[in-house]
Amino acid sequence: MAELTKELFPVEESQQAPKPPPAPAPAPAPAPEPKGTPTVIVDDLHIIYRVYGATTDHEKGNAASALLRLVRRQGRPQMKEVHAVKGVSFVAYHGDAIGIVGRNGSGKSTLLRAIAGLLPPHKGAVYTDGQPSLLGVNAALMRELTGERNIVLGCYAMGMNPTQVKDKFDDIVDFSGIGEFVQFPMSTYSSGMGARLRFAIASAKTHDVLLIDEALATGDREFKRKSQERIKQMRAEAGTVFLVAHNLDVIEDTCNRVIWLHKGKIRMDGDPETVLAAYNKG
Ligand SMILES: Nc1ncnc2c1ncn2[C@@H]1O[C@H](COP(=O)(O)OP(=O)(O)OP(=O)(O)O)[C@@H](O)[C@H]1O
Repeated sequence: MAELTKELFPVEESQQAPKPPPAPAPAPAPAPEPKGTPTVIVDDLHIIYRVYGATTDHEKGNAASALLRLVRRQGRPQMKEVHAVKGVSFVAYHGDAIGIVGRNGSGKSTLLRAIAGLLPPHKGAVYTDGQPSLLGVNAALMRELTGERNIVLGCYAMGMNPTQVKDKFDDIVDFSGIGEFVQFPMSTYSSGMGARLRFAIASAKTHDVLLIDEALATGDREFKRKSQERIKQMRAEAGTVFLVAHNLDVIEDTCNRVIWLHKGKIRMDGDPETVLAAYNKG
């Protein structure tokens, strides 16, 4: 944004100052490739969580202070702020599959949730073209219902009509690989089975912006291969996919761009080979 402002409002040179001899032009910074229309613009985004009842920094949660509070019947009125995303800016385009890497707690899931519109920015903004879906149907699935019912529910939640649900049903069951478990309540599924079913339902529809948080890390090799194929297909259909995964192979095989988050800030943003090499070095 600053560059854009500079371009639009070049700094005026003083009229009186003698013109210095033309210096050799500095090597131009690599211009970002023109990539068509943006789908997501994240502009100086800050996300702050407020945790009520947390210990403050000077009250390190020791037994004595906890006991004193109990005896005095005091609650914990303190409020602590966790600044999870600190001034993140980038632009994503149609057809991008962007991997987000970073250590535990670096803000990856928070960033995805903010792009999905589930967390309000404390400062800055997120602009999206189309509807972003954080694995599409997460909120709609119910653990006590069978896989079958959840497929129908999830498809409706994504806006499909009954005919479309009927058309997609077998494909979703096949893709998820949960077999006869589709007739069992989701509460009986392993976390991997649940994640596979969620991915199968979410990816049954073409999304403008699909946000995937770790889902692919839980599947076996065959499922990973199938899901990577599906992500490629989504990219080809000009959607934008964001993928958070600790498994860097998945990101390397699937994404055309990687953003490395470190303590809530972007440390690097570029092609997977370069960013992952730097990330692996530390
Ligand atoms: N609901 C919440 N309330 C308060 N703090 C939170 C909440 N969710 C996340 N945080 C904090 O925000 C920071 C970023 O967390 P986030 O889950 O986004 O990181 P992450 O990179 O996805 O981590 P991981 O790789 O472990 O999944 C961490 O310090 C975390 O403790």
